[in-house]
Amino acid sequence: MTGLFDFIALIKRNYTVLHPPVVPKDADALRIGILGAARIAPEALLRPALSHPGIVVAAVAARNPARAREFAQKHGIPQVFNSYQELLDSPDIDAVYNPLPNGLHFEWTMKAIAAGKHVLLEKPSCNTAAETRRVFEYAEEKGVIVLEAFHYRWHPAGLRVREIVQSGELGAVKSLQATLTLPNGWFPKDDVRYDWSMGGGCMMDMGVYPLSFIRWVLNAEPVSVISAESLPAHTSTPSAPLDRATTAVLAFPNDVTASFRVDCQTPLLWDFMPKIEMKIECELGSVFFQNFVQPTPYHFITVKRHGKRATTEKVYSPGPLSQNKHKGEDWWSTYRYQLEAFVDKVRGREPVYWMTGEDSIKQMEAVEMVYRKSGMGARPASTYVH
Ligand SMILES: NC(=O)C1=CN([C@@H]2O[C@H](COP(=O)(O)OP(=O)(O)OC[C@H]3O[C@@H](n4cnc5c(N)ncnc54)[C@H](OP(=O)(O)O)[C@@H]3O)[C@@H](O)[C@H]2O)C=CC1
Ligand SMILES: O=C1OC[C@@H](O)[C@H](O)[C@H]1O
Repeated sequence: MTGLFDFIALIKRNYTVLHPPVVPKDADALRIGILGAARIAPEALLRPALSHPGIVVAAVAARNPARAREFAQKHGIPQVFNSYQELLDSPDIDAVYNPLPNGLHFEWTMKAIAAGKHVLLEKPSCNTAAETRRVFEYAEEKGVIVLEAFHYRWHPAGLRVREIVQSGELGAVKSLQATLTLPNGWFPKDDVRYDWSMGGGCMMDMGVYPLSFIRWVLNAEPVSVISAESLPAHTSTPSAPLDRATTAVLAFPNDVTASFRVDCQTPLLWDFMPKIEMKIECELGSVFFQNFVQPTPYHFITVKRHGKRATTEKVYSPGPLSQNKHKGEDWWSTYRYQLEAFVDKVRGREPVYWMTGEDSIKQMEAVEMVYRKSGMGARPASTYVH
């Protein structure tokens, strides 16, 4: 019977993620504009904004204005600008969402900051750690908020896993293993993820998830990369090396080792479904987190204490976490939680959780460490001079 109730709840939850309640907007709602008619924008911003009274998606700009108009019409966005810069120059816009290809994150975030806009910046923050550092220094100087969109960090399931591990109830962490794979064909062969000049690569696109989760749950930075191997993508050349998959083993303080495998072209016979798993081995037991990136549609957390039976929990709504100040509903996607925090921060309210600029900088340093070890080298720095 529980199985049936769980299944009905799953259908209801996933339906509501796609068809959220549309709430009236506050008179002083934050007015956000989108740079580019990006594929991720509906899921990461447009739908979440429908149920948030404090934010309005007010405008979009695209390289091709006709494309921007089409996108605006489809998603009910009232204003279209003919270029990204025009959107940034508008005094009617308070904040921007930057979902451009990674290689353009630095340039357009710097330009947005120069225009005095707050920025919700897609992951990975930039192509290099030096760029990320510059972004956050400049944001500080101009008094605007920049947030790297690591959406999973706000979901109560991830917070629960982190709480279990950090509470010490399972003793010290010994090792972590993560897998994030997508089947071959998930992305078209000409996807921007396969373009080196645009900051492509599987480590940049997908590897950042396990790496950031591991750093977050351990609250620590890697000491070294013990091994890293990258498989070249079809677009990879010696002067523009680009991975379609990366496997790495990292050493963290206190003899903790963490390994992950990411692959955006897993052979269909091997894994025909996405695999999104995190296992954390501790002295007294282990935690397994199924779907650590997108827990809203479905996830589970299995805790196994040595000598005891495993227990499984699912945390779709903010529960009695020790730091629980969470608003939220079981249908809130990771992006909806993230948006709540972004608006709170911009409005001077204390968000439930916040990913700091320092964290984003350390994250890019860790990405560079992995790429250096695998021989792929860092992604190309932006040619934009600020
Ligand atoms: N948080 C998450 O869950 C996810 C995050 N992402 C991140 O979002 C970003 C965008 O990903 P995604 O939406 O898949 O990307 P898209 O391929 O949809 O590209 C995004 C936009 O980039 C613009 N663009 C500008 N210059 C170029 C160029 N030279 N080549 C290609 N596109 C260009 C296009 O804008 P225009 O309309 O102006 O032509 C396009 O709409 C990435 O940083 C990615 O890592 C992606 C998926 C999930
Ligand atoms: O951020 C992301 O999350 C999900 C993946 O499918 C995608 O490649 C990536 O950009």
